[in-house]
Amino acid sequence: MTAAVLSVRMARKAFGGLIAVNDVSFDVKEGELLGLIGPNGSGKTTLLNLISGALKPTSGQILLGGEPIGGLAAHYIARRGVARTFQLVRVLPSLDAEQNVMAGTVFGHQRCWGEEARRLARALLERVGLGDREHMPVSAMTYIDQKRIELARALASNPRILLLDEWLAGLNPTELKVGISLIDELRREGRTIIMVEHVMDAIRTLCDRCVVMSSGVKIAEGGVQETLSDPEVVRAYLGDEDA
Ligand SMILES: Nc1ncnc2c1ncn2[C@@H]1O[C@H](COP(=O)(O)OP(=O)(O)OP(=O)(O)O)[C@@H](O)[C@H]1O
Repeated sequence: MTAAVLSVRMARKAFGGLIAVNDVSFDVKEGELLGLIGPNGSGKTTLLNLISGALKPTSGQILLGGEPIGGLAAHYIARRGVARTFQLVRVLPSLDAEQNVMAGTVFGHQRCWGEEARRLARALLERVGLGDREHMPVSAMTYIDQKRIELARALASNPRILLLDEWLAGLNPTELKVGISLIDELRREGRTIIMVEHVMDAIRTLCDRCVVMSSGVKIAEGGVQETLSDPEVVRAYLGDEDA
């Protein structure tokens, strides 16, 4: 782990009078898996939206490999190497599994077409456990399998940074184990990842560091164990069963 792949500098997002992200700064280093945690409504998804370009920051800057990307259109940011999954999955329902993943090869960072894209899509479907369903319409898939499709599509562009927005939410205990080991594999192969997650076991098992938000503000950052036992973090979570 060396250079910062992503730097968030005093990022702010206001929705009218509500400051959803309040002057937040942190870095994500090459090969790091950073957990972004905090109680409901603390601004985590809004922050991911600022990084991926779904929303423009009200102020502050976001740098990818030292280049400013804050406020650029989402498709430019995707080409520069930011890929994501969504809290509520967004797939192309009229297309099959393979075509959905191939879409990631066409619009993302490292692009390829035709047979090469197909081969890559099949390898990624295999990797996320859908190797036997490449021609299944995505609309006929379970929610969990659609999440796998989204992950494969995000990986198809070989992104410089991968943003996972509650990718493990809604999985049953067996699926959760599989999901955690899949993310662990991505970490081991050196991918740079920001993971928004409420599943604390996953944060403890997977993350190198975490950033904790509460009411739009970054309240803690550091190694997972020490951060989770920080009294301010415990207070922010008080009443939450994960605390
Ligand atoms: N488009 C929007 N317009 C107005 N307010 C918004 C918008 N998006 C988010 N908010 C508000 O911003 C705050 C932060 O929301 P956000 O979804 O980022 O939180 P979160 O930490 O991701 O929550 P959760 O863990 O429940 O997903 C909330 O008060 C939310 O209602």
